[in-house]
Amino acid sequence: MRPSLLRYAAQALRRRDYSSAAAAAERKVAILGAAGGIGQPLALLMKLNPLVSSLSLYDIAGTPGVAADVSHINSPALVRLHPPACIPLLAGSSRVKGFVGEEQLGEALEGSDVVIIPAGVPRKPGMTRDDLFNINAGIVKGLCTAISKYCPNALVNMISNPVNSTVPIAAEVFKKAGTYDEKKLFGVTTLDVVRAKTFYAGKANVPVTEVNVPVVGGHAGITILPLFSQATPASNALSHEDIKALTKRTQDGGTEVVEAKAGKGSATLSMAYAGAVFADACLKGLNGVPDVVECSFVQSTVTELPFFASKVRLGKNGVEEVLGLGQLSEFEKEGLENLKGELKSSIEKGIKFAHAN
Ligand SMILES: NC(=O)C1=CN([C@@H]2O[C@H](COP(=O)(O)OP(=O)(O)OC[C@H]3O[C@@H](n4cnc5c(N)ncnc54)[C@H](O)[C@@H]3O)[C@@H](O)[C@H]2O)C=CC1
Ligand SMILES: O=C([O-])CC(=O)C(=O)O
Repeated sequence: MRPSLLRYAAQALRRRDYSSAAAAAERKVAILGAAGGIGQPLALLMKLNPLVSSLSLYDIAGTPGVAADVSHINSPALVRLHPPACIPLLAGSSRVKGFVGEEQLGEALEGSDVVIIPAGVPRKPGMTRDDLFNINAGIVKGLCTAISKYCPNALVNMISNPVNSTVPIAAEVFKKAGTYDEKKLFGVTTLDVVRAKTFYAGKANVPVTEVNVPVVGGHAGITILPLFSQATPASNALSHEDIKALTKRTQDGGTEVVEAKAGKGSATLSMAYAGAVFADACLKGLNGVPDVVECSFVQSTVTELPFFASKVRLGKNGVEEVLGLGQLSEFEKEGLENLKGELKSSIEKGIKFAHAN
């Protein structure tokens, strides 16, 4: 039977995707915490990304199943596995490599261009992100120590909360190891942007795919500051009360999901999407695609705080340029002043932890 036109077109598209991926540089992505609520769908999305030629999935448990599952997808990324128990599951697959020996984390990381970290515990109702500090700070510190040893040049995408503290922890770990490059460390705040876009599109009644909203500050409560005055397409249908409500909903977006999940964790699917969008932007920057701009929590001089989320231009070395805040409304100026105290103390808490431990 002759293939239908539709199937023919799909095959042609697939061939084009594969050839353009082959033309790009070989890129290895590692996900640490890959068997978790975020890690699994993120592994799926990164396996589908044609810019990824090798995908390394690391966790303290559960990775064999995830890696076996994801590795069967007929996309070019090659899945690397940890721990080694997964090897027999995948014997016979020429696209998959396993890890053996005591230093599997090292092998998972070696040669990585981008390391995404969604490892650590999520919130339950009634908790703040800062309540995760005691457990997640140590996890992040350990993983960053390994990164500084095995792939010191990788771009690090920090998802683990509290991002306002885990990013400063990572910076201090890298400084101590002599591998810190401020251009290569990113707190992933893309989910705040994703939410701001969705909520704005709904309220302003504009097509969501066309919406852009910068979100600056940090990634917890009032430190999340969406700049709806700069949203595009602009809308004059929104009142000040609407903007206040959209701001609050964006700031409370994580809590909205935590409460809806009622004890079963926090945002995973939307976070995996956001994490995949940000990692894709990092890969495009590395590959020399011009004008790749995303918001991220990075080392910054945009304010007096040492780390701050704002628009960042991504390039071959990571951060090419940290962009300024642009014109703010009076409401946003007030929000900016109000967030500084909390953000400063979260940053200092991270730095203090890294020095003391
Ligand atoms: N930046 C952001 O916008 C967001 C951040 N998060 C944060 O992401 C983190 C993960 O969330 P979920 O995936 O929902 O949690 P989860 O509990 O479902 O998964 C976490 C995974 O990390 C693994 N893990 C723990 N210690 C590890 C270690 N030392 N090395 C490697 N893996 C380790 C666990 O085994 C587990 O598989 C949480 O801290 C959460 O607060 C969640 C949503 C949005
Ligand atoms: O709210 C949480 O704990 C997880 C998170 O960071 C988010 O969904 O923005």
